[in-house]
Amino acid sequence: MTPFRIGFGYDVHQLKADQDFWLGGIKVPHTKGAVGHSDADVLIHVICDALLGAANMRDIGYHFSDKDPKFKGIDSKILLKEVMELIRKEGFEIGNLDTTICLQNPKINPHIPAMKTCLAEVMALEESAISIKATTTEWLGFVGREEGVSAYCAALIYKV
Ligand SMILES: Nc1ccn([C@@H]2O[C@H](COP(=O)(O)O)[C@@H](O)[C@H]2O)c(=O)n1
Ligand SMILES: C[C@@]1(CO)OP(=O)(O)OP(=O)(O)OC[C@H]1O
Repeated sequence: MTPFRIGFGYDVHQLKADQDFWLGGIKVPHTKGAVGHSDADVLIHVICDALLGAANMRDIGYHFSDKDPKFKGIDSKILLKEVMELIRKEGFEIGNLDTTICLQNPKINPHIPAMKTCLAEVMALEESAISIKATTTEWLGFVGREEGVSAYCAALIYKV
């Protein structure tokens, strides 16, 4: 069997006024924030799903149920750290991650270096292994109407 495995993650969270906006492990200044059972960090959630999918270990909701009060308002960095432990326990290491955040406003580019530094530390990974990109949807759909934020992640992992 090939030592390389790929995974893919997709997630959506609603945006509401006067909420903290956690994205990529940092608080992004904005008039709206993402809502969910956890801190609703959509970028971290897709990274978790892509890694779990690559390892064929189900998904984020399977390991951390949105019905469990233990995870209410939880910092998603804690969940990501646990996912890293789960996949490393199975003998996997990360090759690279490539992510895209779909968000009409605000501009994310200025925040990407801080997100990479934060995620690299949480995952004990080199920043060069983490790519973060952003796109608007040109005012179309729920992202364009600023009702929500979505994200995608592709992950390459390998057996060490
Ligand atoms: N929330 C966002 C969205 C986009 N960007 C950056 O702007 C570029 C142009 O966006 P389009 O949706 O018009 O393609 C995009 O390539 C990103 O570099 C951003 O920083 N934050
Ligand atoms: C992270 C969890 C758990 O708190 O909650 P949410 O913040 O709702 O996120 P989602 O991506 O919808 O699903 C995973 C959940 O189990």
